Formats: sequence, C-alpha cells, structure tokens
Amino acid sequence: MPKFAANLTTMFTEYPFLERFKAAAQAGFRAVEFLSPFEYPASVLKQELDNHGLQLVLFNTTVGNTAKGEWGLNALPGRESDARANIDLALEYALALNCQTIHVMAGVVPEGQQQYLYEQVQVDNVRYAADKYAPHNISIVLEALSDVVKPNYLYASQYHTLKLVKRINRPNVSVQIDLFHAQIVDGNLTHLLQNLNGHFGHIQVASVPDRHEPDDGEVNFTYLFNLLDQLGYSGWIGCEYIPKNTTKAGLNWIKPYL
Ligand SMILES: O=C(O)C(=O)[C@@H](O)CO
Ligand SMILES: [Mg+2]
Repeated sequence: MPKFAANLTTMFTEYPFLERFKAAAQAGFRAVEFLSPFEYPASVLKQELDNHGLQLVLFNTTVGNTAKGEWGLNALPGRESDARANIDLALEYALALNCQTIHVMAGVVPEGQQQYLYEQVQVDNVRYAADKYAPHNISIVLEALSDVVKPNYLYASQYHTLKLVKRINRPNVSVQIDLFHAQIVDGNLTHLLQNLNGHFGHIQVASVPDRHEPDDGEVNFTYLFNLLDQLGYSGWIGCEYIPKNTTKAGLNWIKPYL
C-alpha cells in the first residue's frame, strides 16, 4: 500500500504556511514534506508536527538567491563554503525535526559554462554531506528537474541523476524520482521504475502536463502506484502538485490510500 505525504509548499496554500500542518492532518495525512524549513526556527515547525501527529519525511537544502537565478548551491564552483554551511544547517534541522531524508539540491548551470565542472562540485559536496549525515542515519536524495520547471538544472533525466548517484558511491545517497519531471523528460515510466528499482529513495507525483492532482492527464497513476507496490517500494510518495481547485476538493483520488 503506497504511503503519501502532503507537500505543504504546493498543497493547502489556502492557508498561511504554519496553518497547513493542521489542514493536512485534518485531511487524513500522517506525513508531510516541504521545500524549505529555514524561514522558521526548527522549534516552531516541530511544535506544528507534534501538535498534529505528523512525521516530516523530506525537505531540501537551501535554494540560494532565487532573484539571481539560483536553485541550489551544491553544484556551484566557488560556492563550496556556502554550500557546506547549508548542508550543516540542514543536518541541524533534520535532527531537530526528526526527518530522515534530505534532498540535496544541485543548482543551475549557466549557459556557456562547463557541465563537468558543476558535476564534480556536486559530487564532492554530496559526498561531504553523505559522510556527515551517515552517523545519524540520514539519507540524501537527488532530484532531476525538467526544463519546464527549471531550465539548465544540473540534471533533467533520471538516468543522468542515477549516473551521478553511482559516481558519488555512498550507501545513503539515492535518486528522488518526481514522476512529473520523469514523464516529461524520460517517459517510459514502467521501465524507468523497473530499471531504477533499488536506486530511488523518494517519489513525488503530479499530473502531466498541468501538475495537478494525480488523477488526470497523460499518466495512469493508479497503475504506477500498484507497480511501486509490486517492486517492493516502501518509501514515501510526496504529493507535490498544485491543486486544480481547493486542496480539499481535489482529495478524492487519495481516499482509498489514507
Ligand atoms: O521542483 C520540484 O519538483 C521539487 O521537488 C522541488 O522541491 C525542487 O525544485
Ligand atoms: Mg519534485
């Protein structure tokens, strides 16, 4: 049976961020994920999680300065000390929030720059993070982002991400498959999940092409949820979608699973 986490960055946006925990719990979720915890003291977030009986299953390292086009610092040559300070900060938050998985963001490769230099910096920084997180049983996931959402992100294909995961070569580093991006970039999702089985540690879902509830569009998610079960995937599936109408009105698809 698949286990779903509400993504509080994209769902329940009818409410201010701190009120989304209660809304998710009232809708039946027992787990949540979100993009960034760093805007709040960890104690404030912990209180919300505890008050509503929720488990935090994923957050990301910092995106950096989005006004300057940054979307992650860990692949940026010359930014290693900022990246590692953020990796350390993410560990503090993960320990305080009892979160076992962190998405270590890579970054955007500006036009004309050498991809291989950015890949090497990402490999080095993820190895630093992996070795630092391992004694705390904290895992790292790396997520490919399609050009539709983030042009020139270090990796768009799941297979490219897998190659880097293998190069990083740490037992606590795996792929995060966001099936929205995966359908746009790689397609052939059944074979993708079969080929990457054992190498992914987190899944996210949204319909394609509109990034709404996973009960519409070109992908048959019921089939994929069954396939994930058959493959023995026991991790979380994050609902990283933008509700078509209100969040609550769009939750019929999840009722059989909650
Ligand atoms: O955009 C996505 O997809 C994400 O999962 C974000 O958390 C990172 O860009
Ligand atoms: Mg995603």
